[in-house]
Amino acid sequence: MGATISLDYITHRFSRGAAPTLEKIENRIEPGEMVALIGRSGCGKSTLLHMLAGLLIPSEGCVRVNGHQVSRPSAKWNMMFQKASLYPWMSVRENAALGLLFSGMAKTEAFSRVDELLEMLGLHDKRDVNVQSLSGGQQQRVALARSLATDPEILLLDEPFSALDAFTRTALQEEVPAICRDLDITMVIVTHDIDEAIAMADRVMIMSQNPGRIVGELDVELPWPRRHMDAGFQSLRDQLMTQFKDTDDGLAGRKAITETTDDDAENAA
Ligand SMILES: Nc1ncnc2c1ncn2[C@@H]1O[C@H](COP(=O)(O)OP(=O)(O)OP(=O)(O)O)[C@@H](O)[C@H]1O
Repeated sequence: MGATISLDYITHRFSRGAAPTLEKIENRIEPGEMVALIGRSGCGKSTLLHMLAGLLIPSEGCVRVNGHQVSRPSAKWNMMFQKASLYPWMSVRENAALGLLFSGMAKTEAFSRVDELLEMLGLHDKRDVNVQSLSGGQQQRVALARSLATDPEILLLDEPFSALDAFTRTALQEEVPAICRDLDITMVIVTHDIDEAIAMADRVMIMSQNPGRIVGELDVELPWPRRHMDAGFQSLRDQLMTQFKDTDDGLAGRKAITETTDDDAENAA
């Protein structure tokens, strides 16, 4: 069952007295919802995702999962990164089963559970090979199998496909939301890529920079699987681009006003 995530008025400074990296972020993600977080490089997307994963605690406010404050990582929410962090001396099956083995599950039971996932992800015939012999896309599928094996309520993805070739990326952009829908997992993906956000999410959140805030949202009400060439897809892409540009224009406008005000103050002095 997917979990509810609440972002309760989150502000974060990396050091005392520094300008906030994130400011007053409030939102609610419903069980089984799939959300994409987009924004310019350095706006704080990964910082926010790390907070959802319990890897970083906000200076103010908190993240709640099903009403409980997140204070540490948990097997109930798994994170996937751009590069699959696999143990190169282990087989596909051993890597995929790691989370289950760490939780104390017997090897035969763990292997039987991951075999189902490897089948689903098209890796069944590779289960005994060393992960080093796999392509980047196949390795990312092993990491996905490992993330799913512990039956998570939440899947957090930090630009997981950006290092992959276009064909593999497109396939995974279709497969991962399908799996999340099947298994009723709440998903949050951080991406730079507007098309990826539309291809994978029910809702796209736009973040501003300095400080990072959620300044826009767009519901993606397109049928699955999403086709990039469809008129509805292209129209949403245009809407997101416009919102993005408005955000930048808004920031540029605010900056100009601040600079003018500062100059006026200096002149007046
Ligand atoms: N541990 C840290 N200590 C100090 N500053 C940090 C730390 N981690 C991140 N930052 C700063 O916080 C800001 C947001 O970083 P973050 O990685 O969250 O951005 P992002 O939107 O994910 O960027 P990208 O899209 O390039 O990955 C950046 O200015 C970054 O330099």
